[in-house]
Amino acid sequence: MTHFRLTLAQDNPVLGDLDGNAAKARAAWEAGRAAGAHMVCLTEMFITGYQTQDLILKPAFVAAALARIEALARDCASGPALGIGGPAVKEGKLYNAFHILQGGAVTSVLKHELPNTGVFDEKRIFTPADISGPVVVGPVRLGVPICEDAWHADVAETLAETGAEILFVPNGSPYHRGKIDVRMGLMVSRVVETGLPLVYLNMVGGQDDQVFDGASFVLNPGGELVASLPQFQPALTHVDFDLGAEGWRARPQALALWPSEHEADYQAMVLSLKDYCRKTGFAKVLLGLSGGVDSALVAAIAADALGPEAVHCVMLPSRFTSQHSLEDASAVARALGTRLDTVAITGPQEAVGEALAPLFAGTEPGITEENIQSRLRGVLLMALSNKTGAMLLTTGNKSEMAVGYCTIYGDMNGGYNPLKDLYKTRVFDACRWRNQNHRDWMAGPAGVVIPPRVIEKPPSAELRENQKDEDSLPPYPILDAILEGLVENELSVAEIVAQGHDEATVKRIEHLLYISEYKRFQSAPGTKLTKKAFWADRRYPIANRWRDR
Ligand SMILES: Nc1ncnc2c1ncn2[C@@H]1O[C@H](COP(=O)(O)OP(=O)(O)OC[C@H]2O[C@@H]([n+]3cccc(C(=O)O)c3)[C@H](O)[C@@H]2O)[C@@H](O)[C@H]1O
Ligand SMILES: Nc1ncnc2c1ncn2[C@@H]1O[C@H](COP(=O)(O)OP(=O)(O)OP(=O)(O)O)[C@@H](O)[C@H]1O
Ligand SMILES: NC(=O)CC[C@H](N)C(=O)O
Repeated sequence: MTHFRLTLAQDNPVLGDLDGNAAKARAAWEAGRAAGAHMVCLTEMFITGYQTQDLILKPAFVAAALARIEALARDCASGPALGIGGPAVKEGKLYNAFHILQGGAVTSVLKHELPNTGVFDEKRIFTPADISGPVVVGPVRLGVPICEDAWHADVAETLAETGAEILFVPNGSPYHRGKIDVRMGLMVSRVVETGLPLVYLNMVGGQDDQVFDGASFVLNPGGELVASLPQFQPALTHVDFDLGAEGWRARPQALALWPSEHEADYQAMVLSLKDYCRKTGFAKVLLGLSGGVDSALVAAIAADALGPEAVHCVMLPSRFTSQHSLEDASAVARALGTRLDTVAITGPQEAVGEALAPLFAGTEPGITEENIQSRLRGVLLMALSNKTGAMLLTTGNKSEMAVGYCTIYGDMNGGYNPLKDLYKTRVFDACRWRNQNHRDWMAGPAGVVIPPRVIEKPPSAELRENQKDEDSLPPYPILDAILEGLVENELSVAEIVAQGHDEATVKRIEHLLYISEYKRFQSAPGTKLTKKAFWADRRYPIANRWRDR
């Protein structure tokens, strides 16, 4: 029986590291050659890393990437074909391409449907190409829709009509909650429409705010799932196809299990932080550990990403810091095995008060004095970052980031924020999930790493006597439901009120959301977990008088 062996490399490129990415491609090709493969495939724009954004508009970068493709074609001339994503330039126009290297020659398939929603802006940087025809590789005519190409019916249909026998889809598809189901639904449609087997190969790894989650798979005609690769981890597998009377069919193999929603979110936060640090050159991080739930969760994520020895926690008490906060911060650091230091801010706070006393004479203490505490913590933590080379993590969850319940140049200081797209109600869920579960990809210890009291006590910023978040904000389940309406679903105030919410509260939250755009504009990047993460998915004006009346 005629047979075709395809090696799939679900790997983690580093953006801009052309030599490193070429070496990864070469290693995958060698693994495929050793296994007797006809072809070895990597993902969309693998040679450059993804997404390149405007870096790809620099001709020297494109030329350097193309030189690596040509070198790979020469080096891999005898043995399996190598399929690798990268840029292409034709008649002065720039394309998103998938290069097929065989016998020293390069055949380039060009992307037709350029994604331009959510985090994507490809129409800005690439030219949309006419649909490329199938490419002959060994015994197979391979059709290659590139990522977004497979989200629409036209490319796969044309490929089937022009003789493609197997569809291979190289992807750079970033994670959001529930995305696997979206991809699976679309790819099943392509398989049903064309009657062809389909291979979906996605990249893995963190790139700034986005996490590419792998979870590659293979479908046979009819939509049967015959192979799947793990989510969030690099993997390499060989898929065997046999040619029968009805065409090519992939041989079923053991399926990787994909994690539940809570696990996937947690793993996305861990991987994005780990790759952000690795790819920007940080081996260590530090954070202010308050005894509250947000910084406890960030400490756990950091310990799982980098190992507890690479995480430095600092408690910075003021006169409003409670005994239970001191105890809880210390319990979290002990359970995680991280270093904890204590640096009191009472002295610096008095010094700032004295310095400003002549100018503040006759005014009442208020938000200004509260924010000074947060800013002093920011100053001290950044001093530790400068001195030790550890990057500061900031801890504001999506609920706080949405309404501006955070101090700019204070607790917003920091280089990365794993919680940026996680609503507060989900922060509690994530802590409970981590306490109950341990996986081999976690570098932190197993067991209860966030003591129940940290999760159960009422959230407080402790910037004044007996302060509680609920003095300023609605209870988090209500706040988050209103925010989901405003942010995720772009609902009107009336529609949210019709869901049973108080009108004055919805209007207040809408106002807070709009007036804190400037804070988010100046905020650290953080892990994208939803379809509407603040930054690239949701781009709102800062100066904005619109209110939904
Ligand atoms: N559109 C705009 N463009 C540029 N700047 C703008 C601006 N609007 C205000 N500003 C400036 O921003 C300043 C106000 O912002 P900011 O200084 O941050 O202060 P603000 O937002 O007034 O207060 C911070 C709030 O966050 C709470 N907080 C702080 C720390 C931690 C937590 C927590 O639990 O996580 C909560 C705190 O209790 C307080 O309610 C103003 O002084 C103004 O100059
Ligand atoms: N006493 C403190 N010691 C160290 N860091 C602190 C302290 N208070 C606040 N921070 C830092 O500032 C961030 C914002 O904290 P704050 O306690 O004001 O609100 P929060 O959003 O409830 O966070 P958390 O749940 O971590 O307390 C904290 O996550 C922490 O990183
Ligand atoms: N790189 C792409 O073309 C990605 C497009 C597609 N919408 C996705 O998110 O998977």
